[in-house]
Amino acid sequence: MSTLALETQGLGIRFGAFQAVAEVNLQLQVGARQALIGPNGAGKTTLINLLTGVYKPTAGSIRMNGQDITVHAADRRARNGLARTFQINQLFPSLTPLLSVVLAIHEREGQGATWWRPYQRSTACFDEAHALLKRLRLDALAQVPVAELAYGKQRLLEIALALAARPRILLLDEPAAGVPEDESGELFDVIGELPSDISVLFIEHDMKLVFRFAQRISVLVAGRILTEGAPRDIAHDPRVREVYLGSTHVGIHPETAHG
Ligand SMILES: Nc1ncnc2c1ncn2[C@@H]1O[C@H](COP(=O)(O)OP(=O)(O)OP(=O)(O)O)[C@@H](O)[C@H]1O
Repeated sequence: MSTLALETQGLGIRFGAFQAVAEVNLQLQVGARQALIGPNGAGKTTLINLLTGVYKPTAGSIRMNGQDITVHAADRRARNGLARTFQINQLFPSLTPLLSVVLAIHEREGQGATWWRPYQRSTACFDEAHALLKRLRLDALAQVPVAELAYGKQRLLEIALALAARPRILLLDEPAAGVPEDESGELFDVIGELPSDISVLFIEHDMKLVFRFAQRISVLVAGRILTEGAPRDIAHDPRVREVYLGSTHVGIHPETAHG
């Protein structure tokens, strides 16, 4: 039996009387490209916050690579290979992509507090930063201040920063949010090209992107998993169509869905 990258059992959280997430049994296979979809307010970001340790669950458990991490703090989960990006840009606008990634690598290496010291012993770090930027198709922009980058490139840089931690699991909270349509395809192309041993769970509202890139889809509605499966099954599920009925920005496209 293969170990799952992430697995939750009966996971839930209430904020006062409000049950934001309830009885979630989520499984992320090693190497997965899995989408978490659901209407606004369904609890998707809250679920990511539970997985990363930002929130403590009020019910259930979380396992990462077979180990129970339910009570582990966020930084411990990060050190053990869990990385995330946020819906909102977290970048320093005046830094270059190269320096941003170098700082993230130093952070991983535990040198975050002394990043300003001379870099003469950091050739490997710069080499790694360049390689990472190349993988994210940002190498030509390595020295351009972040503020001058197109928004899609900024979102790619955020993924680069998450990857600098060398995660085994990557959680992407709406990586294409705010990105013009002509750039979001490339962004997901790059996500699709990430090494196959990195397990990816992504939240995405654009169904065209979801059905193009997800191998598996979990549908969250009112804090609960409504259904989960291969894109083709999700696309034809009348309950999913019903959830999205009347929503103008969402279109289910079975013809583009993975089998
Ligand atoms: N810290 C909190 N305290 C109280 N309520 C919260 C808190 N965090 C989230 N919620 C509530 O939980 C519900 C789910 O929110 P969440 O942001 O997880 O939804 P979502 O599916 O990510 O939505 P969207 O697609 O719009 O980003 C919302 O009703 C939200 O107001």
